[in-house]
Amino acid sequence: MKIAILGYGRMGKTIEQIALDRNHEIVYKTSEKINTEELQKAEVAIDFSIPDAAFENITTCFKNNIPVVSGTTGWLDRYEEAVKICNENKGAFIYASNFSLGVNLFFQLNENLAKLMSKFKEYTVAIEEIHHTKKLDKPSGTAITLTESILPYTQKEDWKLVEEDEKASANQIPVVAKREEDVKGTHSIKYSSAIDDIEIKHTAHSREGFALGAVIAAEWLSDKTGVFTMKDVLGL
Ligand SMILES: NC(=O)C1=CN([C@@H]2O[C@H](COP(=O)(O)OP(=O)(O)OC[C@H]3O[C@@H](n4cnc5c(N)ncnc54)[C@H](O)[C@@H]3O)[C@@H](O)[C@H]2O)C=CC1
Ligand SMILES: O=C(O)C1=N[C@H](C(=O)O)C[C@H](O)C1
Repeated sequence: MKIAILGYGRMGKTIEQIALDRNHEIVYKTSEKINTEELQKAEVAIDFSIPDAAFENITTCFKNNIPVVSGTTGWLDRYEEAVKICNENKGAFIYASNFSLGVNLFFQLNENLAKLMSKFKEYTVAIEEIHHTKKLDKPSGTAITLTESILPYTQKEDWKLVEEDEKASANQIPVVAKREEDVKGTHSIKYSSAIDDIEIKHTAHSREGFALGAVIAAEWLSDKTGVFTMKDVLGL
């Protein structure tokens, strides 16, 4: 498959490696505004750029008839707008806050646990994520996805980014975001009562899981039209 990499940073470089290992060809890579002539050489594009560039990158792909996989976080206030433009152009699109198989299984576990815990009001829920210090957005896209799956099973209306030991208001789920040198991505969900705690946690050891998931998603998407998620790709 001929691949364009939009955003040649930590993830872009890992994706290049995994794509080459899977016998794909990188026909275009950029860390700047897209050159549409270069983009046209690709059969599929993979965007891991920055929050301010993702929407323009993704919609440029739709307008140039290039299926696009995006893992960029921090731009999701424009997701519905992107979906509309995708549909108008009969494009193909997959966004995921996290492409790793492990986190997608963890998403399912999180939802099942939230459903179970909804019957036990003595427990309160809190989310924590830890990432490297170069990360631009806070909280992580993965933490937002986890929180949004829990919300329907609680009496809470929303989530709130808080400092460690700070409390959210009664109708918000607290989300703590820590930044530590070289952490690839750790997410935990903790249900606490006066008697005990129940906690689930996912720890990424490298960026390879995210990159492999994104390349698998690109392979899956390349002959499709429409808007999909990793659940479609993984058959979950
Ligand atoms: N969904 C997932 O599985 C994962 C998502 N991410 C997300 O992917 C994004 C990238 O992460 P990293 O590679 O660690 O960041 P990075 O900062 O290493 O790379 C981003 C690159 O995008 C470039 N860039 C700036 N403007 C651009 C533009 N207009 N078009 C294309 N590229 C542009 C930057 O120069 C930089 O090279 C972040 O939003 C991060 O949260 C990261 C890991 C996994
Ligand atoms: O920026 C990162 O590094 C990561 N970002 C994603 C997110 O915001 O959830 C996924 C992963 O945790 C790594």
